[in-house]
Amino acid sequence: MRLDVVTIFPDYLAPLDLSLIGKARRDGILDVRVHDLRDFAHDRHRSVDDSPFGGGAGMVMTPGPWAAALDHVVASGPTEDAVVPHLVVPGPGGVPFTQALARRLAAEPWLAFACGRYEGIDERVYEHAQERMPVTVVSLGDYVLNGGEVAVLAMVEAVGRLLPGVVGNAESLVEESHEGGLLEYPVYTRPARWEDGGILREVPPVLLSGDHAAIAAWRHEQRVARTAARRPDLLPASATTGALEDLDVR
Ligand SMILES: Nc1cc(-c2cccs2)n[nH]1
Repeated sequence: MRLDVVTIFPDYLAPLDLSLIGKARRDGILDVRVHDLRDFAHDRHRSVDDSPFGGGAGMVMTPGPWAAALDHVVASGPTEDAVVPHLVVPGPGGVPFTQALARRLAAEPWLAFACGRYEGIDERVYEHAQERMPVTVVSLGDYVLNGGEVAVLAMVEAVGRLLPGVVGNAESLVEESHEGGLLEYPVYTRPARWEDGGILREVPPVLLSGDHAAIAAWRHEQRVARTAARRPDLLPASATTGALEDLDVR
């Protein structure tokens, strides 16, 4: 997968050189290219923002540098066919970023991310982009960040880890939170009996039983109960009635 990121803070994307994503880049699974928006500014001050028409606080990112940067990204793609990236623009007004959307994005050959700052990007940039490539504004959640870079780091990690060869054990992708619409089950490791300052904390016996069917059933029960307790919005209405009351879920 090819990933392009346009930002005024390229150093913010340095974490993409680390850990699993960094290894995926070195292994050639991910081709990540970060572009400094100011390289596409026309004036000697390399300015990328100006005051908003209509008044209001803050500054708006001007259309010129963005159009030049996005056109450069598109032009830098494979020349043999008219492949264009799917442009993802983080913003609090976007569609929710979910595991399902991460899976859909992971199936695409080329993503580009536009990191807005200030009060946002001039709306005509979206018009310019939409004439050249698919554009999706995506929100990480109902809160406001100062810029899109943090959101891009999160989305690149969520998408990149789904690519074949990035996560060592692909099985670990199956029963994690939000796979199958449920939160993950509780996990335990040694010691089986943990002396916690006078309190003995033990591992649920079923996990020590070796009875794989019973363990799978317990884990599913825990996933449903946790989801009902913490994220009932993820459950179909039918699933939250019945025998969940007697399950101990915090
Ligand atoms: N979910 C979300 C995205 C954002 C921003 C993206 C770019 C500037 S602010 N805030 N909250």
